[in-house]
Amino acid sequence: MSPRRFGGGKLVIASHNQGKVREIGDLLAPFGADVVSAATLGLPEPEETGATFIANAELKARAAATASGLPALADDSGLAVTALGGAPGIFSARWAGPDKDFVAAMARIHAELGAALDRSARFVCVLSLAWPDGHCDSFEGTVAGEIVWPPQGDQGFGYDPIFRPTGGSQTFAEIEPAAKHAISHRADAFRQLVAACFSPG
Ligand SMILES: O=c1nc[nH]c2c1ncn2[C@H]1C[C@H](O)[C@@H](COP(=O)(O)OP(=O)(O)OP(=O)(O)O)O1
Ligand SMILES: [Mg+2]
Repeated sequence: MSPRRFGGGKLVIASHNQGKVREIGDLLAPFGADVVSAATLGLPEPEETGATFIANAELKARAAATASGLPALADDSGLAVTALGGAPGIFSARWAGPDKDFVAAMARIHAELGAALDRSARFVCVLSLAWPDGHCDSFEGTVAGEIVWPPQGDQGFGYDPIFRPTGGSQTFAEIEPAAKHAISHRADAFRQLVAACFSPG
């Protein structure tokens, strides 16, 4: 099925993560969408029962579109560390626990890596745009980099303080939001979403 275009009007950001809502808002700003967050609408946070980023992104987008009667954009993302077999991956939020303790989650990655020589990792982001009738289009973006220790920087969110993109000298938490948007997994997925669903014609 070909992608469905978003022609304007209200769009639900189907995420309960303030860091993501801020970044998706920045990325959407040039497109004149009338954005409303799932939290503002009081939408429940669905249980992420999928086995893949795409399954969880589609589940979150569809739940919000059905509940609101509006198109809804969800993001499922995470950090995949090569030497940990891709962990935490889809469990990235769950490693931080109910208190969203990313200091502890970053320390767990550091501890599990131990002296491993391979420090490579990638961030993955799937963006799914769902409609109340169930139609859904999904796009996956990635950015490669490596795990550094100790955590550095206070911008961004989540695992940003321990992720340094390939070719860069600073972590995602040390660079300005605009610099992160130039290269991030979320921006990569967003460029694909825009090309398929937001561009005219
Ligand atoms: O750019 C990022 N910079 C740092 N960390 C990141 C990033 N992108 C995802 N991450 C990590 C943290 C996040 O908590 C988890 C996603 O888990 P994920 O289930 O997709 O999101 P979530 O539970 O935080 O919010 P929600 O599901 O309501 O959108 O991966
Ligand atoms: Mg989640």
